Amino acid sequence: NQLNILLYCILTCLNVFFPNLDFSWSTELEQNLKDVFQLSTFRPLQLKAINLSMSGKDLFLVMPTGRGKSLCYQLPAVCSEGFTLVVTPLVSLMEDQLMYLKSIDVEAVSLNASSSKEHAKMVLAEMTDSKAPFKLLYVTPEKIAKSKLLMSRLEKAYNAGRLSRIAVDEVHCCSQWGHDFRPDYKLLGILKRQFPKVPLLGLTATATGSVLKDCQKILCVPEPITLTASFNRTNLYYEVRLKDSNSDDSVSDISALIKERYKDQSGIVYVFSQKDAETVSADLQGKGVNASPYHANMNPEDKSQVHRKWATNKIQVVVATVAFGMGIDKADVRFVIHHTISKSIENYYQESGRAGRDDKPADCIVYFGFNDIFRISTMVVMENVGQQKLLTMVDYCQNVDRCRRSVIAVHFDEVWDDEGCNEMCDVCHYITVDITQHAKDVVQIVELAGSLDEKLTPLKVTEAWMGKGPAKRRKMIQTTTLSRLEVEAIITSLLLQGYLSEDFSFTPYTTYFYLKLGGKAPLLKNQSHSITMKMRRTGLDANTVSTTQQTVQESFRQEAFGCISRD
Ligand SMILES: Nc1ncnc2c1ncn2[C@H]1C[C@H](O)[C@@H](COP(=O)(O)OP(=O)(O)OP(=O)(O)O)O1
Repeated sequence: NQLNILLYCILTCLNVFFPNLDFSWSTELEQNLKDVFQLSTFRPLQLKAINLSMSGKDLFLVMPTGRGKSLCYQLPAVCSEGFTLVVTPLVSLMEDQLMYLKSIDVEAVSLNASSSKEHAKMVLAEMTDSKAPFKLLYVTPEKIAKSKLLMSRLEKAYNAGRLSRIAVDEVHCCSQWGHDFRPDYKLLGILKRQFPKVPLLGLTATATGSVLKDCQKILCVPEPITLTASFNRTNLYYEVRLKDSNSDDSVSDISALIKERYKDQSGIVYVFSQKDAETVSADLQGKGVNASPYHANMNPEDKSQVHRKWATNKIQVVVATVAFGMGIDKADVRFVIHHTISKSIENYYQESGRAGRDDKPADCIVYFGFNDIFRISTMVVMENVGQQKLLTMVDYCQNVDRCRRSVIAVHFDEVWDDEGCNEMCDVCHYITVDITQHAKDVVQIVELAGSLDEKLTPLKVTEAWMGKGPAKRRKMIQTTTLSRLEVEAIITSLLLQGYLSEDFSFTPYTTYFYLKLGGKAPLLKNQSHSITMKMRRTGLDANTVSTTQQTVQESFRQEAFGCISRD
C-alpha cells in the first residue's frame, strides 16, 4: 500500500512538472476545454494549476489580471462530481461570471444578499441533492460569515462528497497588507477548518509574497503550492508625463492624444475623485472626445449603461474613478491614462493592466503632478502603510534611472531586466544633475520656519523658495530662479531621499500635510556631502513626449544646473 502511495506521489509530481503527461482526467479536460469553453489551448500555467487542483492540492495562483484565472476553477468544476464553491467579493463580478457560464451552458448558481428567499431555498436544497445540475456555487464572503444555514448545508454536502473544490477569488482581500482588505475575508478560515479534505484554490492578480503568507494563515491552508505567472506584460508601453500645477494642461494633452494617437480606439482615463470624473469627462467632451464619466455615486442603471456602451464601442473613453475596476474584461483597450497617480504601484499595475488584454500593443500613461501627491496622501492617511505605498508610486513616477518595468517588477518579487522591457517604456536615456546647493536652500527654508515655530505646507515651501513669500522672509533665504516644475521635482526628490519628511496635522474638518526636516537633512552640513537626482529624458520623438514637457525639460537641462552628466 505504501509503495502504491509512493508511486502515486512520483507520478503526480512528474505530471505536475510535465503537464503534457496524461492524468486520468486529461482527456476529459481537453475535451471540455474545446467543447464547452471553446478554447483551443491553455495559456501559461493554466494546465499546471488545473492539474494540481485536480490532484487535490491546495494552491495559490498569482496571475496578472486578464490572463485567465477563472478557467482554472471553472474547467475542473465541469470535470468533477458535485460542485465548486466560489467565494467572490462583488455581486457584479458574480453576475458577470454567471452570465458567461450560462452562455456556454454550464450550470451555476449564486447566493448573495439580494437573492430572493425562494431562490436561496432552492439552492440550499440542491446542494445536497446528488441529481442537482449546478457545477458552481458563487457566494459572497459575507454569506459564509453570516449564514449558519449555508454552513450547515455545506457541511452536509461535504459529508456526502459533493463539495469538490473551494475557490477564493481576489484572495489578497484576506490580508490587511494587501491593497483591498475586506473584513469578511478574515473569517474564511472556517472553510478549510471544517472541510479539510476539499482542495482550496486562492486566486489573485496582485499579491506579494508577504501578503500570500498572511492569506495562508488566515485561510488555514497548511502547505499551499504557489504558482506565479510572470507579471511582465510585454505588450504594454509605460510612460510618465509631468503635470504642471501652475497651468495644468493635462486634459488638453489627453484629448490631443485620444484624438490623434488613439483615434477610434477604446480606452480608460482614471481620475482621483467623483468630481474629477465629471469635470474631466465634460472637458474632454467639450474638446470633441466621445467620453462618459463613471463613479460609485452614479445610480446602478447609469453605471451599467456606460459600461455596456463602452464595451460595445459606442463610447470611446470612460473617465472613471477606481470604482470602474473589478470585472472589466474588454480585450481591445488600447490605452489607460491616469489623470492622477494611483495610491500604490499594485493599484497602478492593476488599473493600467486593463489595457491590451488581447496581447496586442497598448499604452499606459500616468500624469504626475506635485499637488496630487499630497491630495492622495491625506486620503490614505488612515491606511496601514498607506504613505509608504504612495511613496512607491511617487518613486515610480519620479524615477528616471531605472526602466519602469524593473520598478514594477520589484513589487511582484520579480526581476525584469532592460531586455525584458524591449524599450517599451519612456525611461531609456537620462541625465544626472547635482542638487546639493538646491537641497541646502530648501532645507534652510524649512529650518527657518521651524525656528520661528511655523509649519510649512509643500506649497508654502515651493513659493518661499521661488521668492513669493513675505519680503522680510525673502531676505533671510536663498530664493531660486528655477521653474515651478523644476522646484517641485527637487522637493519631491528630497522627500523621497529622506532629506525632508511628512508631518501631518489634524483638525476636525481636514488633515494638513506639512514638510519637516528628514533624517538625512543633517548630512547637508557636511561640506563633502553631495546629492544628485536623475532627470526624465528629453523627447526622443515628438510622439512620446508632449510639447510642454520638452520645453520644461530643455530649460531644466540648460539653465538650472551647473553640473550635468550624461549616463
Ligand atoms: N486559454 C485561453 N485561451 C484564450 N483565451 C482565454 C484562455 N483562458 C482565458 N481566456 C480569456 C477568457 C476571458 O475573456 C479573458 C480573461 O479571463 P479571466 O478568467 O476573466 O481573467 P482573470 O480572472 O485572470 O482576470 P481578472 O483578474 O481581471 O479577474 O481571457
